[in-house]
Amino acid sequence: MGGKNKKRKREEKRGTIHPNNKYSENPPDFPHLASLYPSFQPFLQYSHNGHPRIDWTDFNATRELTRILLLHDHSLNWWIPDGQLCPTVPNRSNYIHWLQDLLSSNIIVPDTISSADHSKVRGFDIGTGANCIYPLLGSSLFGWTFVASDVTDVAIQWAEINVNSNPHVSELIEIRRVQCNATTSGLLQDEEPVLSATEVENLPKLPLDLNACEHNSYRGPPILVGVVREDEKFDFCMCNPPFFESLEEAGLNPKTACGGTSQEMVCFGGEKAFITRIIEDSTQLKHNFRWFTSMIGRKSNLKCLTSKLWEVGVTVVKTTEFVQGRTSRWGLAWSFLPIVQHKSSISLPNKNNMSFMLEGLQRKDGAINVLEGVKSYFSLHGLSCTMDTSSFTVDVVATKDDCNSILKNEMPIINLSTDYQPTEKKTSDRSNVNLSCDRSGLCISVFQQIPGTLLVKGSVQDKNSPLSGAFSVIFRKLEEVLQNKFCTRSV
Ligand SMILES: C[S@@+](CC[C@H](N)C(=O)[O-])C[C@H]1O[C@@H](n2cnc3c(N)ncnc32)[C@H](O)[C@@H]1O
Repeated sequence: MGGKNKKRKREEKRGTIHPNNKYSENPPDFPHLASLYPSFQPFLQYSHNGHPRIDWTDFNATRELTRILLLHDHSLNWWIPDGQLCPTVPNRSNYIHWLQDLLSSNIIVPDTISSADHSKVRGFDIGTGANCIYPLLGSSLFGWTFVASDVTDVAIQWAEINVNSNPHVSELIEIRRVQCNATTSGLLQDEEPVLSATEVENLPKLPLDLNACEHNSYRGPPILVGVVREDEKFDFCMCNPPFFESLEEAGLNPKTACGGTSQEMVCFGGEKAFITRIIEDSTQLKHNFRWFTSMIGRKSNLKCLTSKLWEVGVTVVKTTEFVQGRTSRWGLAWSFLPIVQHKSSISLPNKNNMSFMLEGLQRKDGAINVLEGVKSYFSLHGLSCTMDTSSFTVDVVATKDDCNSILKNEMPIINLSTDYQPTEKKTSDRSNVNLSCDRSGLCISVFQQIPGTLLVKGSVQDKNSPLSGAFSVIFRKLEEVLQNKFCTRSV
């Protein structure tokens, strides 16, 4: 018994609801709600130890709870027809609050992308569903504006009803139907063909064939490319994707009755394929969005999708865990904009000498691996590097073009799935070092601190070089890449 309690306490501690979430300190009070809303009364039950509860396997009960929470706590009128996916308000609020954290952080440079009306945050909700929950919450909590897309008639119809039932936010939300007949998933029927198969075939090709090694690549209607207009700018996109690969898989959790039709829950290749397509689309829309984000249902997909992100040259990846009760979901966010380094984690004594710490390294990752990582980072951009494993340094020479390549992220940075096996015991061949006047030499050194912690120092060797100004930005990018490769990642 004591063991069970301990286990429960451990689980409760594991993750917490977002601190700004209305329900973090005050979970819904069912008896109080039932006293205020008689329509909720029939769904109120008490467990054997007297705890008020509802039957989570009863769709009508969960829908009524969502309806009254949206009304009571957010002044939102809301309804969905039988069988449509029923969102839980505390859980969906977590995603909105995490987005607010991202937007208010100074992780990426401000104001390089913003909508016409600078005072309003503008988001794109991919697959808003009949419930339209994210735009309703985002607009009522923070006054954000939204374009909310979906592919099915019922989702579009009911999302519009839900928006129009709330005049205080209806001006802020545009419902957009995704126009396409080009689905091979067999999930869409009765859609007006708008893009022909040839037109879909002729959509811009992706810079990297991310699906080359995937047999379950996305086959379905457009997601962002073909839906977002050329001149549109958004602060973020968000998505609760169809998680499952099949209806059987979707019906595996008999303990809840959140509803959900096959169109809402299932797509060919599951969430991995769906989000991979969002990543591919994001490489073409990197100037239209400040942040791309998605919810992920399976932790195992997080690592693989994060690897894909670094392959396509994003500048930053952020992840978080959304916990509600015993359900965990993950949030994944990325951007292609230049990052702004937090002053606390990097020292800037002068711009020709910088350093940062790598903390929380795994036992298998020592100074030599990090040194290899430094070398790989610069080599992948075509820069000439010399690694000296006796002094734990990498000397780098760079032309203006090389620096530009790093600054623009033209090349993939580091493939996280690649294991760098130290091959050189000692290398000090400096024959290819050429510090001529248009080349700027950098020296990167790695120092062991305490176990699991390394100090990485960088210095400009040729201070008169006109390129020395790019050093701080390049060094920050190196820090981000090494942090992501070697350190435990968090929000
Ligand atoms: C899991 S539901 C999410 C609904 C709602 N956002 C929520 O969180 O409850 C996924 C939604 O994505 C929609 N969908 C599937 N493919 C889509 C596409 N290519 N573009 C836009 N929406 C899509 C489905 O119709 C469905 O409404």
